[in-house]
Amino acid sequence: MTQHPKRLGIFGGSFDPPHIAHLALAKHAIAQFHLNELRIIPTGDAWHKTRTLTASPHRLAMTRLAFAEVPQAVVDPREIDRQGASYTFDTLQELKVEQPEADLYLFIGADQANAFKTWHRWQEILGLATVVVAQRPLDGQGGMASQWHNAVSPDVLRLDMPSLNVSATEIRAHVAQGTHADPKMHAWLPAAVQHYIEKHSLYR
Ligand SMILES: Nc1ncnc2c1ncn2[C@@H]1O[C@H](COP(=O)(O)OP(=O)(O)OP(=O)(O)O)[C@@H](O)[C@H]1O
Ligand SMILES: O=C(O)c1ccc[n+]([C@@H]2O[C@H](COP(=O)([O-])O)[C@@H](O)[C@H]2O)c1
Repeated sequence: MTQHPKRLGIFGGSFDPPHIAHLALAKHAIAQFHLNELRIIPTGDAWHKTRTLTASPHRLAMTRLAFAEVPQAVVDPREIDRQGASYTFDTLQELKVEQPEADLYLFIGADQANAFKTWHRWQEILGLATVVVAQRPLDGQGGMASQWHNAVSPDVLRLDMPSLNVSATEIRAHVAQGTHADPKMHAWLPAAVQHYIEKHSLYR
């Protein structure tokens, strides 16, 4: 009997905090690409962001809580543990060495697809993994969402999922304004993550 290669997904993010669109993306990725495993990789040092991220132990803890309900999701702290800027290229190269037989699928949102050509060694990333893009609402961070496809590479695939108008930026702003009891917060955040944010007084 022929063995099919393992299908290993990679989904990285600041996860500051992880929200329901991240969960939706993960679930659709697993279902649509028949993934055996999806590595959820919180960014260590986000060289591409001007904002200082929340301390990594908090983001890691929230990421673990958020994805606990997804059996194929494995939270992988390698970028937090690594010194220096978090480059996806390094992560993919490490995973390829660790699992040479696996087919790698990298999942990103449309905002990152639009910025993909600024990524460190982006052309080599296309050789290491199949890049799959999830749409984001046009009025949000995924502006120019339609441009990414041909702009990056014709090999880039699309993830079919409903476009969800939620962002960590908006969630942090809501908490900072003291509107964390807003019903929207329940819709945007997994309950365990919302409790964690309240318990540790994050984003005040
Ligand atoms: N609503 C969404 N729909 C589709 N993809 C999303 C959505 N929110 C985030 N993503 C994708 O998930 C990955 C991780 O995102 P990240 O943790 O930066 O969340 P974010 O909501 O974009 O955060 P921030 O507002 O702080 O920039 C990125 O590839 C991003 O494009
Ligand atoms: O490797 C890069 O140069 C690079 C540049 C921008 C973003 N990324 C990765 O893309 C993922 C999503 O980024 P973000 O900012 O939307 O959370 C996360 O894993 C980042 O480390 C990676």
